[in-house]
Amino acid sequence: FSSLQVTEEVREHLKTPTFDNWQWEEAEMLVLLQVMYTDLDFLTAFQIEPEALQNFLFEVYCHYNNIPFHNFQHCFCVTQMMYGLIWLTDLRNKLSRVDLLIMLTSALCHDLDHPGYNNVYQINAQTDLALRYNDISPLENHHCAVAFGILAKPECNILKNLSNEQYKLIRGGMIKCILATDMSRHNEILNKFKAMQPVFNFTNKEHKELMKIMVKVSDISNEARPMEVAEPWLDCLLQEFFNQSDTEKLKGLPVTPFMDRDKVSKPSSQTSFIRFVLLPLFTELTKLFPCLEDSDLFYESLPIDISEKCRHRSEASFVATLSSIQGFYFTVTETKVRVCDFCIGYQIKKTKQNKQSFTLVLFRREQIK
Ligand SMILES: Nc1nc2c(ncn2[C@@H]2O[C@H](COP(=O)(O)O)[C@@H](O)[C@H]2O)c(=O)[nH]1
Ligand SMILES: [Zn+2]
Repeated sequence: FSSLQVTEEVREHLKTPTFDNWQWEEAEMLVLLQVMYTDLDFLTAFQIEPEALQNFLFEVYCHYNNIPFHNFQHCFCVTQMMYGLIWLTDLRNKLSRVDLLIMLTSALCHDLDHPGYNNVYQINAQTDLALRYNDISPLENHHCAVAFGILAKPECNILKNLSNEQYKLIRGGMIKCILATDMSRHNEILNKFKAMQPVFNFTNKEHKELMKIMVKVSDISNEARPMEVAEPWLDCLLQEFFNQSDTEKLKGLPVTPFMDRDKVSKPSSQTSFIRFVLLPLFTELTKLFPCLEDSDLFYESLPIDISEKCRHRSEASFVATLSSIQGFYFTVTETKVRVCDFCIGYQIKKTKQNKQSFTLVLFRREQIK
């Protein structure tokens, strides 16, 4: 299976946020990654030899660990979302090829050699990584160092035909983008981006902040994917979370609350994450790229609490909730967007009034067989 054998239909589907990673073997994903580099013209623009690209991608694959969430499939999904966003937002005509290469390669490398335990654990357990990086984003520093270790191998060096200046730009950009995936810096990075929104200019250095935001959005975008893609990812994430909290309990370390199997459920975990982390990021990006509103990517949760309460919401309150939001027209579609153990979510299609536009997700109680 080579990149030449990938059909036009798959190539097009690969550009969309609805791409389903679960349908593909890892060997096939390696080929699809080659397609992304090829179809963004990186091979010609940077004189990347196909063999060097294959070696590089294979080494990247080998440096992801066999763990529930932060594995090669996560690497593929994040890179594919980045690729999809580049096409959706027409970034090929807004940013330079160097910037696009930085973003795609950062996405690819952003979790290299992730051990399955987060920074808080690294620091509390005083692991080698925490010691090496003085408790400062130990994981992200490590992912980045591993990436440049791979690129330092001559047979994997996809940057070898670039000028020193270009190499420096790419190295600097990748370091910034990968370090930006440390979620403890989420608000800092989002607020900086928000502050430059009203006068955002693609041609000055502000666009560097956008590059970080694009990598961050891609990194945490599982919930923006179709339900059948997102749901297994949540199981993987919780498996890794619970594994960490079990180890913390065993070693007498502080237990990370959002990873504690005794405290966390699927709805409780996702409600706050979607509401307070994912949506604010998507909302800012949509301001810059209004076209994203019409994509399958973005949806807005109701301005009510959809957390554990959704268990008790009945058909009647479903209707009541709808009519209680003044000033908007709703069309309930049959698009199921989310399932917890008790409820099915239906997408409420976008409605325009007073030039405002929303897409909502409403949860309705429905027994799942
Ligand atoms: N509760 C949820 N947390 C999520 C989800 N997707 C991502 N995350 C968190 O963000 C970081 C992302 O950074 P990474 O570079 O480590 O991948 C991840 O570790 C989770 O903590 C989600 O859907 N729900
Ligand atoms: Zn990640």
